[in-house]
Amino acid sequence: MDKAALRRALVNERLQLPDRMARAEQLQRVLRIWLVDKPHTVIGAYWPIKGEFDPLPALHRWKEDGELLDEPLRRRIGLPVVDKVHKTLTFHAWYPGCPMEEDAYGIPKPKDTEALAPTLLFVPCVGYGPGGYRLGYGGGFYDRTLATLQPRPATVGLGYTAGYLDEFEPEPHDLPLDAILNDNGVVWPV
Ligand SMILES: Nc1nc2c(c(=O)[nH]1)N(C=O)[C@@H](CNc1ccc(C(=O)N[C@@H](CCC(=O)O)C(=O)O)cc1)CN2
Ligand SMILES: Nc1ncnc2c1ncn2[C@@H]1O[C@H](COP(=O)(O)OP(=O)(O)OP(=O)(O)O)[C@@H](O)[C@H]1O
Repeated sequence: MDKAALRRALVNERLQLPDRMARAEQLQRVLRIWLVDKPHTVIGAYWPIKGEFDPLPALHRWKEDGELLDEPLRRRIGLPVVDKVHKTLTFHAWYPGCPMEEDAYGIPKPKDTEALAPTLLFVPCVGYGPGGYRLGYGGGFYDRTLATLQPRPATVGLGYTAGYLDEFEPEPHDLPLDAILNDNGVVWPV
């Protein structure tokens, strides 16, 4: 199967997962537990599309759990904004109820909020394979963004068990994720 057909098949399978809600709750739990004791204060996430797991409820709780921390440790969540010229992503502050506007691909982005520099990115996976390699929608946005960010943020892929591809072959520009979480727990590093 070529990459485009593989993407379509995985997105369709995800949209039709009969137990997607139960799996999403499992992954929310995995995410919350994984975040305990992590030192990050600014996390980049994403606004879910096409049946992607929604990381925002768990991240909002993470933010609230840090509300009593002193100012320098105040927790922030950023969402991607597409830079159409460079085909890269920047991250802008988001909070529940934040005014949104339409970005590229019809994805909502925060309206007029400040740019943030996340030290951790949660990256949505259409598919993922051994070694921390990820299949996205084919825009190359994450690879291109990570190739330019200094210092490079930690990257954690999120996906459902159904997205696991045993025989996924990365391309030379693909950078492996530092970790992958799915509804069964931490699946990379093994
Ligand atoms: N929720 C979410 N937000 C995100 C991303 C993502 O993967 N998920 N991105 C991660 O980069 C960036 C946007 N990149 C995207 C690139 C392509 C398509 C897309 O749907 N492309 C084709 C389908 C491609 C195919 O199936 O072969 C389309 O327009 O239908 C969507 C988002 C930033 N925001
Ligand atoms: N670091 C990079 N510099 C320049 N171009 C790149 C880089 N990384 C990827 N690309 C380009 O982007 C194209 C798409 O890459 P790929 O198929 O890996 O996307 P993806 O990871 O599935 O998508 P996305 O990150 O947007 O979800 C590649 O064909 C490549 O030409």
